[in-house]
Amino acid sequence: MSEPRNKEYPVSWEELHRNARALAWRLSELQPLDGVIAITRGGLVPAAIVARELEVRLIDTVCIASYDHKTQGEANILKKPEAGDGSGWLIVDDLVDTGKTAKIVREMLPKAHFATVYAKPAGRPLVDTFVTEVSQDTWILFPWDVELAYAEPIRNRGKR
Ligand SMILES: O=P(O)(O)OC[C@H]1O[C@H](OP(=O)(O)OP(=O)(O)O)[C@H](O)[C@@H]1O
Ligand SMILES: Nc1nc2[nH]cnc2c(=O)[nH]1
Ligand SMILES: [Mg+2]
Repeated sequence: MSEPRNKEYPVSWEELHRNARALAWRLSELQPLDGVIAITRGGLVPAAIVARELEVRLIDTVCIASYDHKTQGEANILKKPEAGDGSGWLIVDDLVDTGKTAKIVREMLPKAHFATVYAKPAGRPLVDTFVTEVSQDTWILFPWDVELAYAEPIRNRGKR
């Protein structure tokens, strides 16, 4: 994937919590719901918030990794869930970008409902429910990927 992600969009814990709860509201009519499957690692926190709101206590994981920071490589599937064809299950991830992860997981669990908090245009058609769309050239910075640090005043940026 060579698409540049030159804009950064930092998301705070509060914003993430609010958006994950908004996702839960959109999913609240889903029936029946046997359990939630989190796509690790990014889907873990959103899945916990959604499962809490929907009163679901059975949570499984698909463990899959394809990015080394902003560089996308081959998807590495480390663990699959025990959820048959996915019928009655809700899959939760933090975002869809190119849709590569979503495509792999959908093929694994074709009957499951796929939900993300954020969606970029290329991955959007692969998601059943999402909350916020961001442009393809944006890189979302999640609260677990950042730490507080000095911020250069905007006027000085790129000068030293
Ligand atoms: O639509 P795609 O282009 O496949 O990108 C989306 C996926 O990329 C990120 O996961 P990543 O593989 O970086 O692993 P992580 O969740 O452990 O950070 C993100 O959490 C999604 O799962
Ligand atoms: N944190 C983060 N991971 C990603 N994986 C694919 N796209 C993104 C993104 O915009 N932000
Ligand atoms: Mg992920």
